[in-house]
Amino acid sequence: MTLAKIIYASMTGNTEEISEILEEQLIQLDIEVERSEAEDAEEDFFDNADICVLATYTYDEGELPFDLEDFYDDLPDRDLSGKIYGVVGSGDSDLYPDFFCVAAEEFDRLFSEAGAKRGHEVVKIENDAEDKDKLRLEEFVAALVNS
Ligand SMILES: Cc1cc2nc3c(=O)[nH]c(=O)nc-3n(C[C@H](O)[C@H](O)[C@H](O)COP(=O)(O)O)c2cc1C
Repeated sequence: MTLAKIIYASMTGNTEEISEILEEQLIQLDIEVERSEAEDAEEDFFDNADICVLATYTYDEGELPFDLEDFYDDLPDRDLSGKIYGVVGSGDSDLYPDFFCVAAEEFDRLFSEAGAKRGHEVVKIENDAEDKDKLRLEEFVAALVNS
């Protein structure tokens, strides 16, 4: 069975909710899912995954969540070849137009460098996921599964 693993960081709950939506959508496609908050995940989290999903907010004008910093530093040293990945960002383009979801972009770049294959471009969500975002996430999930 295909295993998808989701790692997320969330301060006020928006990204956590996004990670829950992703989990439900993957399960609906008969994918086995393990979802973990960043602070509980080891750096080898994705080693046994077929599909790697990361959901992150952006903080402080383009900064990564503190909880994901170790994971970020370690990612270039991992071999994720043969795996499919996708990154989802939550951010605020009104307040931070020049830094909208840049943490998600950063992770997208690093996953590629670690040899994983992008299953879908980064999905950027304005704060919390609304119904229209759920449809975008559905497309995202379907693309990862079909890659
Ligand atoms: C102090 C602060 C700085 C932020 N900086 C950015 C930023 O640089 N870029 C961005 O897109 N969003 C930024 N945001 C918006 C958050 O990323 C957004 O509200 C996100 O939904 C929070 O996710 P969470 O609820 O999972 O913690 C910032 C929010 C706060 C409170």
